[in-house]
Amino acid sequence: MRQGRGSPQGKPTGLLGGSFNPAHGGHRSISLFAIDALELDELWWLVSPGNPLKPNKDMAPLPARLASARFSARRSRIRPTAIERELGTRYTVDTLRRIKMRYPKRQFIWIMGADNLAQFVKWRRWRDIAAMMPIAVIARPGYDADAMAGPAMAWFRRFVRRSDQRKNWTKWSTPALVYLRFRPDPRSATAVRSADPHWFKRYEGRGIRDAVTRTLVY
Ligand SMILES: Nc1ncnc2c1ncn2[C@@H]1O[C@H](COP(=O)(O)OP(=O)(O)OP(=O)(O)O)[C@@H](O)[C@H]1O
Ligand SMILES: O=C(O)c1ccc[n+]([C@@H]2O[C@H](COP(=O)([O-])O)[C@@H](O)[C@H]2O)c1
Repeated sequence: MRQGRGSPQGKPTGLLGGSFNPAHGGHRSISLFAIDALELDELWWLVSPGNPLKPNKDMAPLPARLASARFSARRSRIRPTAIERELGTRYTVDTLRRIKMRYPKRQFIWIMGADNLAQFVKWRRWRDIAAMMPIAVIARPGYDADAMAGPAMAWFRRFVRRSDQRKNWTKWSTPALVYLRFRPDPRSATAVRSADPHWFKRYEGRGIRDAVTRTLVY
């Protein structure tokens, strides 16, 4: 049965963290698929002030990245946020702990592409992240073999759930990981930047405003 709005377990909510430098059609399409596949009430995009593992070089200002996210998320259940800026967090483990405390009426699942699973053991306290909420990994062309053979997956293997059970994720104990294979989407922000290095100029003059509180406080 659909864990709909106002269910006793809390509104099922996806969290997709990213640089969104810029947001692109791949983000939108995997998010729409995930909303459907996991029966999410909403999927929040956490536009990062700065991925701790990525150089700041070539990183557009947060307001421009957030504005690109708002454009890509239009007319959907995707909610772009700059919540890490508001919370003052940079590491995902800290962000997720704060979000869970702040939104007790929601139930969360962390969503990331296969490229991030391949690197997950480099993240700060990654096992604590896995203990905090289920994780859905979205297959991504060019990254799945490394992700499946990598050290994170070696640890997660005993916690892997079958994808045909995905709609039950709100009942899973953690750690739990489900690998979702949607239509493979080769789009990337790297490709957008190389085709249009000045993409952020379209969004110049945008502020962060109250992006988080306006969209996320219910
Ligand atoms: N085409 C895609 N298929 C699957 N996952 C994706 C895709 N594009 C982005 N993601 C996932 O979305 C999240 C945010 O991605 P991010 O903002 O880094 O975009 P990106 O295209 O990976 O950027 P870059 O090319 O600069 O590394 C990450 O978890 C990433 O794995
Ligand atoms: O917490 C960490 O150590 C950590 C290390 C690398 C990446 N992350 C998060 O992973 C998400 C995806 O980042 P990116 O740049 O690949 O889009 C984003 O929310 C980052 O803050 C988090």
